[in-house]
Amino acid sequence: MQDVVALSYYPVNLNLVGRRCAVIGGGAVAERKVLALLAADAAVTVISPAVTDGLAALSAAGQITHIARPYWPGAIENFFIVICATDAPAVNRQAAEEGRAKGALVNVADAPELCDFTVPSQIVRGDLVITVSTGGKSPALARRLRQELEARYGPEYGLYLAMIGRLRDEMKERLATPRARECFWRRALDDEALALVKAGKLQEAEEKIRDAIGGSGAEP
Ligand SMILES: C[C@@]1(CC(=O)O)C2=NC(=C\c3[nH]c(c(CCC(=O)O)c3CC(=O)O)Cc3[nH]c(c(CC(=O)O)c3CCC(=O)O)/C=C3\N/C(=C\2)[C@@H](CCC(=O)O)[C@]3(C)CC(=O)O)/[C@H]1CCC(=O)O
Ligand SMILES: NC(=O)c1ccc[n+]([C@@H]2O[C@H](COP(=O)([O-])OP(=O)(O)OC[C@H]3O[C@@H](n4cnc5c(N)ncnc54)[C@H](O)[C@@H]3O)[C@@H](O)[C@H]2O)c1
Repeated sequence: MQDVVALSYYPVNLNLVGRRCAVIGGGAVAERKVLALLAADAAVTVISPAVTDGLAALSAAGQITHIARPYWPGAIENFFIVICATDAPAVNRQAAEEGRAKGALVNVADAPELCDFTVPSQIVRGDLVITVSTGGKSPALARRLRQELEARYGPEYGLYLAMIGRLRDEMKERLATPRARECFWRRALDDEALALVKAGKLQEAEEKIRDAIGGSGAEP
């Protein structure tokens, strides 16, 4: 039997709101990384002589800054994240080196071994984010699993989570102890409430969740 390989990356959720992020290169891969950065409200600068139509449109709309020239040593100043995604491996390495020397977290699209972090495949349902990583072994498998998870965890999960979040605040007031709240949430999160959300019956779903309070031991 083979040993289980140790996890080599530490998963985190970065708050990138307003943080300066650079993407070197302007092809399809760069565009995918830029869209994920924008979804996280990062301040994105793309450095590339040519860009995809999608990136050009984002630049025209003022959503990213596009510096239309090849990477040059000294290009990386005050960036929190640097993603190197040109089709020139030597350029990617040089930009990665500069980024790291200047204290940025670096991702290199063609060299996992040079990455401070990798980008997982992701499914976003409101505040619910499900990610898949393969330790760089097979992004195609990550994509495949993402597609399966997308079918399994539909948009109703975003609504469901928003409702649970609201009720959680309410229950912090109504249930006095952490133990009572724990008991409540173990009972409350059943498939019935989710099915009601999926059917658009939000009020009923909320009532169904509230019903669990009877068994929490904290209120009559
Ligand atoms: C998840 C996703 C996120 C995203 O990019 O947003 C992502 N790659 C995606 C797709 C994808 N990438 C590639 C294919 C072609 C099939 C194949 O090669 O498998 C496909 C599939 C497709 O496009 O169909 C090729 C590829 N990728 C890397 C290399 C370099 C190398 O391995 O040496 C090469 C070879 C290039 C070549 O051969 O020249 C490297 C990385 N790609 C990663 C992430 C990181 C590891 C994540 C993990 O641990 O799984 C890592 C290490 C660095 C990074 O980029 O962060 C996104 C799925 C989005 C989605 O659809 O959900
Ligand atoms: N990590 C991933 O998810 C992933 C997936 C597929 C491919 N790749 C790798 O990513 C790289 C980019 O793939 P792509 O399909 O976007 O390539 P692409 O050919 O579509 O785009 C390359 C981009 O790099 C720009 N560029 C070239 N030289 C530059 C320089 N000196 N400075 C700045 N920009 C420069 C080009 O103008 C172009 O916009 C390839 O090396 C590929 O092997 C990574």
